[in-house]
Amino acid sequence: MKTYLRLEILSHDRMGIVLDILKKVYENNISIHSLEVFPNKVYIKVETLEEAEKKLNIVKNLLSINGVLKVRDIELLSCEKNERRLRAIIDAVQDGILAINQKGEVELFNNYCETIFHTKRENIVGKNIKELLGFDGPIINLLKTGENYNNIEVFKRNNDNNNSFHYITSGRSVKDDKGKTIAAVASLKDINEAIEMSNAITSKEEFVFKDIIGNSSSIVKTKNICSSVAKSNSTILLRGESGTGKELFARAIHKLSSRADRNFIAINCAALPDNLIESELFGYVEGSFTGATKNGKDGLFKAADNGTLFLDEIGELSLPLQAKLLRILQEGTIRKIGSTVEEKVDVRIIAATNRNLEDMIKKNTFREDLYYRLNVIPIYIPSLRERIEDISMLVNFFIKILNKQMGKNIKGTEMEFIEELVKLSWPGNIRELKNVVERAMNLCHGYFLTKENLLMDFQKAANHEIDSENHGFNFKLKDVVEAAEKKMLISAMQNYKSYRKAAKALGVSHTTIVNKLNKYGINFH
Ligand SMILES: Nc1ncnc2c1ncn2[C@@H]1O[C@H](COP(=O)(O)OP(=O)(O)OP(=O)(O)O)[C@@H](O)[C@H]1O
Repeated sequence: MKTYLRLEILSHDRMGIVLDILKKVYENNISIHSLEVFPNKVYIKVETLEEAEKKLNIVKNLLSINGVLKVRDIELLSCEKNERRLRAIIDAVQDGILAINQKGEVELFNNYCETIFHTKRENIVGKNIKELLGFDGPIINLLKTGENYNNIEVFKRNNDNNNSFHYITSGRSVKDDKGKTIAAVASLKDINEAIEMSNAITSKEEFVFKDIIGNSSSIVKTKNICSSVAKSNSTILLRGESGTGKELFARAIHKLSSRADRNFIAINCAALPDNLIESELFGYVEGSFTGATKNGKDGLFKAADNGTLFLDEIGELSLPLQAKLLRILQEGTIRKIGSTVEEKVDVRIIAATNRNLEDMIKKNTFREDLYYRLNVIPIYIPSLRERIEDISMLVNFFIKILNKQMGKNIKGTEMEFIEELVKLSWPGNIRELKNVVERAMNLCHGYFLTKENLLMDFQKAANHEIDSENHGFNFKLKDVVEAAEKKMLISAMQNYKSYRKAAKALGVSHTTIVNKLNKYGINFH
């Protein structure tokens, strides 16, 4: 191992003094390893000189330079001290820390990264981050955009567990004097440690439900029911209108169950044709049908073994598939398409529907026996109409998310914006509310969403009112009058496509039409 001599040279701050020092070192036939220059101070690092005499000589020669005051041995150059201090700091952290250059090559990293990447440090240094991760991590985007990020989940699942990867990462850009991103630094926290930390300060329930927004009594009650039934293995049937968050609740139940560290697999029974659902659910053996891949394929039941299978829109399943599903639920075994072998699977089923299954049974489109198998624990997810007090909280939640996605800086809403939303009947529930907020954010040029930014779908808005009548809600007379007024306004504007003509048809002034459209947040463009 090479050893080094390090010298500190104290001097007057004179122009050309560094050049004189370099010349002297050169004349003594010594090659410099590192050089650090400060006002009144120069540090040099050279290979250890074998003969003491040579060392004495160089010191003497350096002292002979005009302006040099003192020369002494030191243990480390100040840049070395800083680097070692930094290493000690990053190695003391129980997260992965790495820095990459503009090409994406790892230049600096701490010991923990060896655990993360399942490899030794010599295989990490200089390696491209994409190669190490096996995918484009957010740090690559940071290099391109220069935008810092916080707490993004990065996930890679591999059959070989040693190559699996599940971390929470935050990234910071390193900029040059002109503000151009020249490098990036990221920290990586193991997901289990992140969960453990979070659990230490919030309860598991709080953590799991943190993205299910709302504290109305109906949603709180639903969350409580979900927590208490999560622990068992019983089949759950989630009922509720479209967009009420059934899938979110299904995921939450899975995360609160003892199966949390196994797969949660979701399939939408309405999205695929019958034959595809069957092969997706049960898998198939080689050559079982035209187009089947070589070696066959495992189905989702198998993938969800020891985990949870979420069967969304169960009401759309055809009768033959209902019969097959029933058999699996009864026997706990699956048979791949084209196979005669029964395989045991341990899967918790959470089904969901917005259909009236009881009606379907009467019409013979849903099997009664399957219904009873699924309806072990029915949970009703309340519609947005039933919890309008959550609207404001949900709107603010979506503003936060969409600000990031749209690069906006909306700070909130004006009171009237929420007041308008509360009046609507929301057949599309939370999904629809999110769209409305997104549209309003597109139209908003200030910091707060105003009712002028509300852009409702005409057809839908008209239908909402009809819907609300059919639902027979307990509207106050004022609400009913407003609903009728709104319906007529929409219909007149659709027919006449001009404020003046609509005003004439309704027997009011042009200004009244404009004011009322504004009042109801109806944009007519
Ligand atoms: N309480 C909530 N807080 C925050 N976001 C929510 C909430 N409920 C639903 N969402 C969001 O609304 C959208 C629809 O939710 P989800 O898909 O879970 O509804 P669903 O009831 O399963 O709908 P469908 O019946 O149409 O499949 C998703 O983007 C979801 O994240």
